[in-house]
Amino acid sequence: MADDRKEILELFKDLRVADVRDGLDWNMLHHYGSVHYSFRPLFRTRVIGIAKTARYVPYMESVPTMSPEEYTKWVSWYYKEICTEPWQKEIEEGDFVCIDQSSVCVGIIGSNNSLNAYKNGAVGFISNGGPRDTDEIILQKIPFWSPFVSQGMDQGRIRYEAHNIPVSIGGVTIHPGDVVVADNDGIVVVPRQKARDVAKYARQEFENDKKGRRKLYEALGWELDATVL
Ligand SMILES: O=C([O-])CC(=O)C(=O)O
Ligand SMILES: [Mg+2]
Repeated sequence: MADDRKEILELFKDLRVADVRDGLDWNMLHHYGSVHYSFRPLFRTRVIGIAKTARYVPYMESVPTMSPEEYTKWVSWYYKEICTEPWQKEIEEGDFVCIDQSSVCVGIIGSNNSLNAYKNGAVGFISNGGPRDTDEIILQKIPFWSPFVSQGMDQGRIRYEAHNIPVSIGGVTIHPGDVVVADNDGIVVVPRQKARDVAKYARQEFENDKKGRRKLYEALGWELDATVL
């Protein structure tokens, strides 16, 4: 199958989360797609991308007692063997990284690995855990949605399980390749096989909104801006 991701992303260009929500409704998918409202962006932004999924699960072993020097070595082993990020090497331009970390409060994604994914083409992140180093993530303008922020590193807390698999985030099953639309209204996920139909009716509602508000702008004597043109 030819990869139509560029074409799909173009169909969703400029659409708002609310429009895409409507597009799902117009396809009788009222029950599906809206990630729980507790997921908020670190800063106001809008991003549309293609889901790249990964799953992490709680680490069940205990951490052996050791000296800080031994701990430094242990942490490096942990990152190499237990809490790996094999998905990083597979990031494509336009990927929206979707991390199911089993809601564990640990900062799997921080200032450093978020920037690495961004460098490789990732356009945004959603996680059911929290990011850490949020000041730098904001400074680097890396879009990130989550229900909370986390402080701790991975070791002794979480381990890598799988990637490119369906994940469950905020009450939505996200499959690799799904369309992820995110803004200040939250996140909505569109199953890839429904993407064209959803985009069509989302666009209809988007244009209706612009038309309606343009008339009101004119009645108010306001200068027209990009949101009504
Ligand atoms: O090291 C980690 O697990 C995440 C992190 O803080 C970073 O990438 O900056
Ligand atoms: Mg860090």
